[in-house]
Amino acid sequence: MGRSEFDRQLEEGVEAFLMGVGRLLSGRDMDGQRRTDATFFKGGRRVLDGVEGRVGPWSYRPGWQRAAARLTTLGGLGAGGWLYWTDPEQTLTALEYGGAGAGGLLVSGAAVHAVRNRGQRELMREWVEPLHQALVGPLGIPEATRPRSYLHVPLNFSDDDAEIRIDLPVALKFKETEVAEMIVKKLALQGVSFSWKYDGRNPYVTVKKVHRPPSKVVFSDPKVKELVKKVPESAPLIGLERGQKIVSVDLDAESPHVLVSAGTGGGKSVILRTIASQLIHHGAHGYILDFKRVSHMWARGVKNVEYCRDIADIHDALVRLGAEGQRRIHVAEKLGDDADPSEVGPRIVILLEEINATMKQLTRYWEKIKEKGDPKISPAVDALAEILFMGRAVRLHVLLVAQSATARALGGPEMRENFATRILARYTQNAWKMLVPEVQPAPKSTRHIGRAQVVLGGMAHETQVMFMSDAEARAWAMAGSGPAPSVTLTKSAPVAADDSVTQLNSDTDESLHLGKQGVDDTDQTVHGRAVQALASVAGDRYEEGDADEDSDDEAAQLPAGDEQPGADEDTDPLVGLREAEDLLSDVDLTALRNARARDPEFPAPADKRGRESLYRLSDLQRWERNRLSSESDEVDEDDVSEQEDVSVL
Ligand SMILES: Nc1ncnc2c1ncn2[C@@H]1O[C@H](COP(=O)(O)OP(=O)(O)OP(=O)(O)O)[C@@H](O)[C@H]1O
Repeated sequence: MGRSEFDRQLEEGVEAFLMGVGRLLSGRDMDGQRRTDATFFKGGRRVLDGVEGRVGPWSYRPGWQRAAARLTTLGGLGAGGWLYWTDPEQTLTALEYGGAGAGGLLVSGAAVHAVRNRGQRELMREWVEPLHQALVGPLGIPEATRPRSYLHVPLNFSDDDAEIRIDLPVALKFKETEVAEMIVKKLALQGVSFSWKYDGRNPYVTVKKVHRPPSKVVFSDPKVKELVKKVPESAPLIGLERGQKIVSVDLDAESPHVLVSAGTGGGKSVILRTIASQLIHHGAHGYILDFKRVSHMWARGVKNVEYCRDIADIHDALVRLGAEGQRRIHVAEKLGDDADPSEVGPRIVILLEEINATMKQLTRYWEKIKEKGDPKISPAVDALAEILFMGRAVRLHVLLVAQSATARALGGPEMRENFATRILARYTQNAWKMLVPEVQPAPKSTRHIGRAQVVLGGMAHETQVMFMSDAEARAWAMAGSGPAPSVTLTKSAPVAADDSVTQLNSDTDESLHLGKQGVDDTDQTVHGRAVQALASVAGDRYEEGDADEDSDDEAAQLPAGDEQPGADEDTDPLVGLREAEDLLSDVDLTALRNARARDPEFPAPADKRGRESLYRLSDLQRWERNRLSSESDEVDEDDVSEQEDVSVL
């Protein structure tokens, strides 16, 4: 009895051993279960019916690959064992050093792999796996199917020439429309076509973009130039979407301000240049607040453009613009609803580059110059928040650039609503969720140069942004349709006549009741939150009540970056270049003469003494603060405007 039991166990053992060897060599799963349709020579494409639980990637490999991997591992272990058997000490030493080296290599290799595959991991997490979850039902496939085995979605699947392929079950028991709808929805595709291939053992569907924006839209193209001429003055052309349809933003009807958010090299400066050049062409005044100093070289010396590079001047310009907004609110109130909107003054476009860096600098600058009793928040930051809330009637338009990282601060509902038009390029999924929560799922960002999503009225339009070179933008801005009325900005808002305050009618135009005078509690709170958002961009902490109620008046009394026309002749005298050399800190007479001849931003003379031109000292000081170094190398001779006779001095 005992002997026959032993025989049976031996037989079973031998049988199990042989079966294990068989599975090992044939590359099948060691538990004997077939999970995928993989064979010895061919990789698997789908999980077999009835299989439950997670199916690992190895189950999809061809049998020979799995067998080879197993034999290599066993061989390595065997060789190690044999070495230890023959010379244990040396084997242990080799393991000690070799192990540490191999460990180090493994860790650094893993780190490189992790960095290089970040995009792939994001693709799987954000797109492929959700698509798989959505397709399990319509395709009737087991949930355990590995998404990668049948969803061939390239990393840049939103690019114009990308092709997506999805393997289909052989039985074809699905509805095309249901599957197609899921693919479009889950991958947030626009303008794609499907080609279904049903014959043979491996049916599949391919998805390609067919309706796409033009790959390039350039101003130098006569057809594009014609479109630019045709669009209304208030609605500059941004670019073209699929079907060659115009994408533009109507600053009067839709959205007075535009937010541009893009990663590095995403085309932010090009977008601003394209919009601003068209507005200036039609008589708008431009304020370029460019802490980076060289973002908009096209605008140097363009008539009606004030280029502020120095933080003191950016501060000053914002305070003055805030006051101008206040003035316009009162004028608009007086004029009433039926008046021509242009009666409040010419359109003003404010280009604000790199909001986060600028806000930080403004805050730091204010910390430096503020005196006891001054409000905590910079009046320039406050003025910007106010301008953003003023609405379209005052014809002040902010084109604001934010790197993706700033999206959180600007993504709050109060700030977002000020930017009915948002342009995003090379964005992250997170930036999109914060800035455009109303459009979901977020279309995947493409790296196509000049391609952006223009979000207008809750719809995202994939747009090829019109490209204007520096020279083209400059020429177009200068070739304006006529002289714009002049506008003089002062630092204080004019005191409203009593009647205009009492006439304030909040029902007729919601944009009119957002000035400090006459605002209700809700507006104050909303304004406070806007200031808070901007202050947080600057890395500052805003506390309710910090902003002084009288901050407007305080702002009006700020130490000036430059004085206003009509300022006291003693404090702002008229000087010739020779005198100016002694009064300016960093330029000599030669540099001044050179700049007068070549720098388009050099101030115009304010008067004459005999044949000598006289300049307002504050104009020269402002020019000195904002001038670019190595001027003479950078300025094109063709761009130099006619100057007075240099030989006079
Ligand atoms: N619409 C477009 N058509 C053709 N080329 C474009 C377009 N937009 C941008 N480019 C090109 O892409 C490059 C980067 O553009 P741009 O300088 O505007 O990016 P940016 O986001 O301002 O860059 P940075 O992050 O460095 O400030 C430029 O060389 C420009 O020529």
